[in-house]
Amino acid sequence: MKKPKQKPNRKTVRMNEVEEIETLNSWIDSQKPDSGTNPLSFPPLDKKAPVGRIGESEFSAYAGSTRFDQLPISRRTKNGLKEAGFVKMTDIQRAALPHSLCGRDILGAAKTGSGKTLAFVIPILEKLYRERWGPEDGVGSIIISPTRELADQLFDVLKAVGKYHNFSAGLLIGGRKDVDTEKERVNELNILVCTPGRLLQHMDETPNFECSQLQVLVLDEADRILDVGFKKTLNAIVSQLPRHRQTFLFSATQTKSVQDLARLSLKDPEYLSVHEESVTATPNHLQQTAMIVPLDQKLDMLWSFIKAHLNSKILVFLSSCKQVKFVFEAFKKLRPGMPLKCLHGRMKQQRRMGIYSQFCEERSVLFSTDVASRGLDFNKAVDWVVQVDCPEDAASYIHRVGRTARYNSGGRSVLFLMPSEMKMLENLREAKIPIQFTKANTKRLQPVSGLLSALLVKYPDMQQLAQRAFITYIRSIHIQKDKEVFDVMKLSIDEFSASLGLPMTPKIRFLNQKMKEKKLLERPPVLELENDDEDASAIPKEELLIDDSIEDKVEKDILLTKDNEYEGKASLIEDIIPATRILKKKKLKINVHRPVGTRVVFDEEGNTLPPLAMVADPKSGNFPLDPDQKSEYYRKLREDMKRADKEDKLLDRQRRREKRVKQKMKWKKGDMEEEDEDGLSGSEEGMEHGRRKRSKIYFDSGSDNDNDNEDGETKENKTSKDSKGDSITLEEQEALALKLLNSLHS
Ligand SMILES: Nc1ncnc2c1ncn2[C@@H]1O[C@H](COP(=O)(O)OP(=O)(O)OP(=O)(O)O)[C@@H](O)[C@H]1O
Repeated sequence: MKKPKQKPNRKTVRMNEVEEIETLNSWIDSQKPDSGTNPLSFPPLDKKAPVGRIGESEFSAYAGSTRFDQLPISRRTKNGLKEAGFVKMTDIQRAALPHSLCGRDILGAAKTGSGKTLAFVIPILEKLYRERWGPEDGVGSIIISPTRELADQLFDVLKAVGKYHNFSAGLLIGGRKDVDTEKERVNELNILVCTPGRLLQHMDETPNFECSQLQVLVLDEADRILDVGFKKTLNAIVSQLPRHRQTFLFSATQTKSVQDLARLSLKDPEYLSVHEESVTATPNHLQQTAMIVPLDQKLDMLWSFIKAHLNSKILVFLSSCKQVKFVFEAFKKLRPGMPLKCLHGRMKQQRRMGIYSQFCEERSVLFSTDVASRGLDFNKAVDWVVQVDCPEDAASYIHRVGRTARYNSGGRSVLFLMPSEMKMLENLREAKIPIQFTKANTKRLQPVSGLLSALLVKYPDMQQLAQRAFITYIRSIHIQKDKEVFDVMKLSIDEFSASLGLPMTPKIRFLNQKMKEKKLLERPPVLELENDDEDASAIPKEELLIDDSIEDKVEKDILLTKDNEYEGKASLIEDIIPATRILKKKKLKINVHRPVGTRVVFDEEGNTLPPLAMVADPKSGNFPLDPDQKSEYYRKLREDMKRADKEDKLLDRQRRREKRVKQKMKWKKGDMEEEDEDGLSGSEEGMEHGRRKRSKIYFDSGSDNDNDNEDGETKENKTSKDSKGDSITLEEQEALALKLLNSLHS
């Protein structure tokens, strides 16, 4: 008979752990520079990938270690790793762990999807374990992430790997309503995974919350957190942390700025860039393509792409929340044949999380802002990353495409570039991004703008969405720093607006201003030649080029985000609630997309109907692109409109006439009754009542006649015409009214 497994004695476990901790600590001590031994090191990973100082010497005990179970770490962590399926270390883990376990600060850079998370989660657990951290010790480690979704993902990894430890950990992210519960418990937590805004909120508001014992601080996506968008928040956080601590900064695009490092008071950090010598900055299994897509064909191309990849998981990046909302809502109504989802920073937190986990599980298309561009793992299985709007720089590109081809899996990406953005291709290649350039196959393009026009007519709410998408896109291009790539003056504005299905181009004030400036600059410098007068050249030319007001405003507004969460610069501008709202009112003037001579058409609710939608091919719903066909359609449209107009007028006239006749009949009848009543009551009250009634009838009749004038008919004509069909003539009416008045006065 098999002997039942004996439960380990608690005391023995404790004793074993004490011994383990002592062994680990003495090992760590032996790694200190003044200990006389070589610093801990694994052999170089390969000749092409030196790992900072680490490859310079050999560390005998762990030389050749490639697996986690060979590391000098606790049994608890080893068990957690094993159970989560982590056996072999990745390059960045092999490079970073020896240093971090010894207590050094680290600046770690490695390609997307290469396992940076474990490179900081393991040393956190080990540090607290060796320090025998307990609930009474408070916050021992803080991991800061730029987005809520990423924080959530990091928290999951921490829970899995730290499963056998006894530390308490908490996820503190914006958008959650239970701040009060958090406040009650935050002081008992040992490890915090948080977004910067929420952490600072606790630092500011939660009584007794303090981090004076902090051992390890981690900034994941460090370059992003050190960026201008989080600057103030991060400075405020760091000012409340002890200077004596271990700090890890990780990212696929690492900062090397001395200023940044000084802000965090790093102590002689190890700079570990495991893929620095690599030929490419992106994962090896990632196939990347770029193609020219004019602005007004982007949605056609995206629609065609989705229709051609119905069995794939696709992540689509757009530049702003408004773009995401519009494309998602529009495509959802057009039903491409696979589930669609959207993710952006303006969604409620619960929904955001729900969408994120649904997208991890099922094949679908996710339209997103840059909120999904960093760190997210999506279960490794995104097939395609499609960048409909150009990223702001190479770093942003690297993070977006990094959502696919993670760890050892493959993936593909495609970038739509407008002809004016071709400089970006150069930038990407300079940043060691192996991107193929292909021509779009326009034969397979399925135009969607006609369908969108029809959609905007059917759903008036969609018009607003489209207008906002249009405006925020233009503005996002305007605020981009790299003016060599992004030039708002090169955008085909009217065509873009029409491609969203809009009947008119919304006017944008700053753009008009810019155009005026451009025209001024293009004018020959007559004034300077002809006039010596100071006044004539009162505006220096340089001044005309400066648009400080807008740039400054956007810069400031970026800092005014709600809870400082990352949305990408372009989408951050949407969080400037008061400013944009005021501006929007002024900006929404309109430019009608119509050939000269056609008229704007309104539907019954007063919404404008796009001529494009009116003439869309009834079968395909597409707008015919052939110019001959187009003018034929317009001619037909004008005729139809004229006919409809005439019919409407006739109908309206008839309706009014009937109404008048009815009223007169009523008036006549009512008058008789009133005369009787008046005669019977004879009281003041009755008289007043009668007078009021009559006045009302009198003025109603008059106003009817006024309205008739709108049809272009004179009062006289109208009255004489009406009198023919009515039971009483005008003369009779006047006589009746006179009689009534006389009877009232007498
Ligand atoms: N040693 C390992 N063995 C097996 N899988 C691993 C290992 N390390 C990490 N992974 C897996 O690789 C994937 C990417 O890891 P991780 O999210 O840490 O990458 P990253 O470098 O932080 O990426 P990004 O730069 O996009 O944030 C995850 O699915 C993770 O589970």
